[in-house]
Amino acid sequence: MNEAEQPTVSGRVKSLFFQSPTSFFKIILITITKTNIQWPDDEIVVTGNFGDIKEDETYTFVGKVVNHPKYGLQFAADNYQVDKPTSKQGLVAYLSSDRFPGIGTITAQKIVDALGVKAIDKILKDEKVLIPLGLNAAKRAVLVDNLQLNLGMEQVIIGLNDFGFTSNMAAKIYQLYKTDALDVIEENPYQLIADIDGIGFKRADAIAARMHIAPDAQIRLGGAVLDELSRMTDGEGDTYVELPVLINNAVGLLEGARNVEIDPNQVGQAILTLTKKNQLYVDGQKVFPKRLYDAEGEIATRLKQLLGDDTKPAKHTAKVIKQVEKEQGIAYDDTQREAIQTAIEQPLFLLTGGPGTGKTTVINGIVRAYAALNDLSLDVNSYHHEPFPLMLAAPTGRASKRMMETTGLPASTIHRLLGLAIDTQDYEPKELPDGLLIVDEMSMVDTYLFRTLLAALHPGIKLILVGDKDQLPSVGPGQVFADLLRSHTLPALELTHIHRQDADSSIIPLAHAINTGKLPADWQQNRADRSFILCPPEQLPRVVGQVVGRAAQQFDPADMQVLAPMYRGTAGIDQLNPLIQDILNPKKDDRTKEVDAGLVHYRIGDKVLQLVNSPEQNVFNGELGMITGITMAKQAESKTDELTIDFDGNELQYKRSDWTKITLAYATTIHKAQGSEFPVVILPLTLGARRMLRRNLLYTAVTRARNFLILLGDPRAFELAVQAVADNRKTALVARLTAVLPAKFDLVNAATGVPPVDTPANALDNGTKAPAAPTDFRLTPALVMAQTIDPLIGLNGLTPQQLDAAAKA
Ligand SMILES: Nc1ncnc2c1ncn2[C@@H]1O[C@H](COP(=O)(O)OP(=O)(O)OP(=O)(O)O)[C@@H](O)[C@H]1O
Repeated sequence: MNEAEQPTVSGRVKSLFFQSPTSFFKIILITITKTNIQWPDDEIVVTGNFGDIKEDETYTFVGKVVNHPKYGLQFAADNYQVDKPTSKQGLVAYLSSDRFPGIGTITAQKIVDALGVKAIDKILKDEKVLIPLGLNAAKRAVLVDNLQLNLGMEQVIIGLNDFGFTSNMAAKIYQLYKTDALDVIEENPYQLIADIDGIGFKRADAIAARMHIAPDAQIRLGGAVLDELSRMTDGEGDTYVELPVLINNAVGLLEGARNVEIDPNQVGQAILTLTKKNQLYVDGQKVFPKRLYDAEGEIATRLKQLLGDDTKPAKHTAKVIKQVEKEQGIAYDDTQREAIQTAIEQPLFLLTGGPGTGKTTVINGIVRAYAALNDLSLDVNSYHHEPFPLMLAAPTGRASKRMMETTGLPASTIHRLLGLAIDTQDYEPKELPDGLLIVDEMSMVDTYLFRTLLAALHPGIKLILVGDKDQLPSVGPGQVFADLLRSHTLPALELTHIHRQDADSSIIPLAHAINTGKLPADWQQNRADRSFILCPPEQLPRVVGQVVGRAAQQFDPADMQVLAPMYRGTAGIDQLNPLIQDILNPKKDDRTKEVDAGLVHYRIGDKVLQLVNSPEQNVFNGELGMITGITMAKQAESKTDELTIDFDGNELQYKRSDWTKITLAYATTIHKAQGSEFPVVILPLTLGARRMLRRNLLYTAVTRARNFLILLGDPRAFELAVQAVADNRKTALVARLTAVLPAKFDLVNAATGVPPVDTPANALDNGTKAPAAPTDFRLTPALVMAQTIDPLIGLNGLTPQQLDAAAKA
């Protein structure tokens, strides 16, 4: 072998020994046809990452001979290519093979006669070359699709590997651009940032550097601007970024990645170029991604259209509401009554309120009054041909299920209602029928989804948006619901009176107190439905484990949820999940079926969380499921390990490649729990999460607990959270609304003049007693749980014996 020559093996694939289910790694046996290495045999084992190797096909591998400790000498390939048939005869044989169903020898011969030995390259470059040959569309499609599958993919994957992408990333890039992948990258490697999840500026810039794109090239500066803008909007939740901040951050990114000095003016120029290309919109000092600027504008315009010019007072509203009260056996308070009345009279209405203030009660009232006034049946079965005109929807599957339970009417996710299959940034929804639409949990709806929802509405529809403005804003950009309320351009009311009167309930008053910025004096004392366990961060995982173990003796584990602010850290979700899994669903013995997915093991019975929207399977980001089956690769049709996951009766198969869509869910983030309630919530907080601790985060966490709330950790973390008011997101929706509509609506009830809940006095005073001092000390489930915890770690310094004595006293 010539020294400059790399070790190469060409040959036919005799058999495919192994292919990894999660990557492109394969082990194959080759019958050698040509090689420049010294090899005594006519067969050799080749290992490496290969796109789509087929038995009986010929390939050329470049790599080196290695000595595997167990399997001996083999050829480790770092590059390979498919050996295209080069002789006319070989090409005819190839094109008429089983790979191209429907193409026989005559057609193959015709193609080769016309296009020569370079036929495959020519077809891949431009499939139109087949048209003059008289092949029908079906045959052309068979040829092109299979050629791309067989040859195109491998060439592209090899090219992407050359750029240094891992096999998984290469597959992701190939999936999007197909055979154009290399061309796209060569034209503008920064395009990957916008298109491929997981590729940021630094990665794209490394490729650009290899392609000798200059540090101050406009596409490089533009790439940094778009990356920074998308991080701060789609990533952080703003809909625009201040110009100087954007320039400054982009310069930092550009200089950091290549160790060069960048002129901020040039970045300004790049922003201008992107504006001309319609990728950005600059309004004074505010820079928007164009799609967010447009979305906010469309929201304002559509709402103005929906609102129309004047209200339509319905004559009998008051009478009908009285009738509904009678039917429902309830007396609405003044604000609730006004809410139902306004909802009926206005085409558009916003309703906000904290837990237990009667939002669901009002939704029920609106539906019933609307049905009565419009002579509509509430029985779904009586609608055979026309669509059901009473539409209820929520952003998550769990929230829509809860809506269904509380109203007794069909409810769906917004995605399902709109028939959205992919995402909401550039997808056309189906048009909704006329009627009434009530959307609950509006605080979770982001700018994109709201724009898409509005675009689908029938112009005559009555739209009611319900939510709790004090909860965390949406994961996606914007703070739509809070902005709509803040704009005062739309009819709106806030419910402030707490109606939930469970004698022992102290969770709701705690939530309202948190909202006013002050923890009640007794917050660390044990109550019938909540307790606090003091413990230092390093002991927290162990204590959470003890609490979970104890609680599991009384509650169904499916009803218990640990919520935490972050994934990382001692008290983070990544740490807590395997720990709780080992308590609630341990590996009993060697026969316990278990599959590994990186650091996580999945077992039958595990609680899992869906991390992405999969509308085609009717499962959405934030939904909880349970693993009900594990099929090992050998038995599975897909030949990869599979999990069967039950999402509330919707049983789905998850192949290994789908496992990135789920994670263990014994502990989840507070963000992921939005829109859900749990009978028992365990909430550990430490100062380690200081960066995340905000009032709305604690408020959202606490309001997830229906019956029992167990707070634990460092009391300073809770105090810090209550005091830290979340920054408003930077959005322009209020400005866009007030530009087209007068700001004339107030949140306050006209009759009672109840002020919004901003003053601490208000919070505990609405007919709800302040929690009583523990004179009638009883052993409650929460307390029993707390008592079994190691006495040295807290319980306000009381030992279980002392607590027991107190209980008996
Ligand atoms: N006017 C009223 N008179 C008597 N009870 C009421 C009234 N309004 C609401 N309630 C009761 O108060 C409780 C809380 O009401 P509802 O569930 O409607 O509130 P919510 O705001 O939807 O609460 P959450 O957001 O916590 O689910 C319910 O038990 C409901 O029946």
